[in-house]
Amino acid sequence: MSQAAGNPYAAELAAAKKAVTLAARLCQAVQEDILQSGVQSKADQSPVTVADYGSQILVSLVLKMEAPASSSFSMVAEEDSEELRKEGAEEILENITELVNETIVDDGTYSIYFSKEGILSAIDDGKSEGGPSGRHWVLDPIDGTKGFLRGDQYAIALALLDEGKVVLGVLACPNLSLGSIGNLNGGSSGDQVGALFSATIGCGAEVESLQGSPAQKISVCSIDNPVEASFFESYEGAHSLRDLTGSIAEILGVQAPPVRIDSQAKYGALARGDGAIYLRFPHKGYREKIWDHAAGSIVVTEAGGLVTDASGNDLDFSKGRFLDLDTGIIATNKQLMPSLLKAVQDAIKEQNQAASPL
Ligand SMILES: Nc1ncnc2c1ncn2[C@@H]1O[C@H](COP(=O)(O)OS(=O)(=O)O)[C@@H](OP(=O)(O)O)[C@H]1O
Ligand SMILES: [Mg+2]
Ligand SMILES: [Mg+2]
Ligand SMILES: [Mg+2]
Repeated sequence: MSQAAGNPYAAELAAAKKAVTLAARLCQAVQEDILQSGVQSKADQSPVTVADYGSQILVSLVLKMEAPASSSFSMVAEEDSEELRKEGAEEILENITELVNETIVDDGTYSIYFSKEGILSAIDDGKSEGGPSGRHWVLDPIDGTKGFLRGDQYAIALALLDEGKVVLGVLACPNLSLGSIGNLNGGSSGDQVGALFSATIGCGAEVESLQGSPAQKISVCSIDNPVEASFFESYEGAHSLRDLTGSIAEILGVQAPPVRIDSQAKYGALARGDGAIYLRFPHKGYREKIWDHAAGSIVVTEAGGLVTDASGNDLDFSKGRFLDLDTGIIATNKQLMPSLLKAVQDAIKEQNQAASPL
């Protein structure tokens, strides 16, 4: 069944795809500027800030214009307007306003002009707390900001929560190849970049080009021997415990080196079978946010995979802005999950014993 046929969220899916596609256009324009302006400005966080806010405003605009009217619009998004309302932020607010209005004019769909006040209030559309009842959009306007600044992978990640469950997710990955990036798939349309992943509950997962090609069904790889598996992890060493992921891979007998890329592009790549496993073990005390996993996790589960915490529990997106877990997140296909879970638990036990040998 294609996602369009019999999909109870077809209208929301179409709106979500349009929203992240428009936001991706703004982000790509900013990333090109950053890369052209050279090394000097790479240390400067302001371009990414402009793109973060701009992306969030455009997503909220498109959803409000395109998604079917429901009683109220609710969005849980990463950014808020607090910093922009402070003294000294005038120039950056000016830049965001200009960029957003330019993108809207270039697109041509909407005849809307945002004032500075309109920009600030549109950003604050994302202040919802989410929770177990009603519908809430969940947005990371740029996931993988460090990758964005480096000119590498990043994603615009948007999901819909309905009664506490993720029912739809879209991931725009403007720099991700349409062919395989791992070592499992061989790679076909190798040079073309810009992937749009989407999934709706019960309807499967798909990928299409961000420039608009027909969507193709995707599924996770069917590897059942861990020795043939490869795994994804964060590009940034500070975001994941590499000693632990290394031991898990060793226990499993994984031979291939880790594939390290930024952002939820990892979930997309896993969902189309570029690799077999995704491991994410943040340092102690880090609290995961729902927008960092909502869209990616449904893309993987609808592609036939499993996403759980390190104890094998499903992720619970109904608890507000944070995910209620402190152990880590793992994703793989159904065949490998039992051995992966065991390896994870053995590696954690080993690590704990090493930390307190008595
Ligand atoms: N210390 C620490 N530990 C774990 N995770 C952290 C940490 N700091 C940030 N973040 C979050 O990581 C998001 C970036 O995603 P990834 O970790 O998948 O990509 S990366 O390769 O590490 O860049 C990133 O998302 P964005 O803020 O949207 O870029 C953060 O939510
Ligand atoms: Mg993020
Ligand atoms: Mg972000
Ligand atoms: Mg951030």
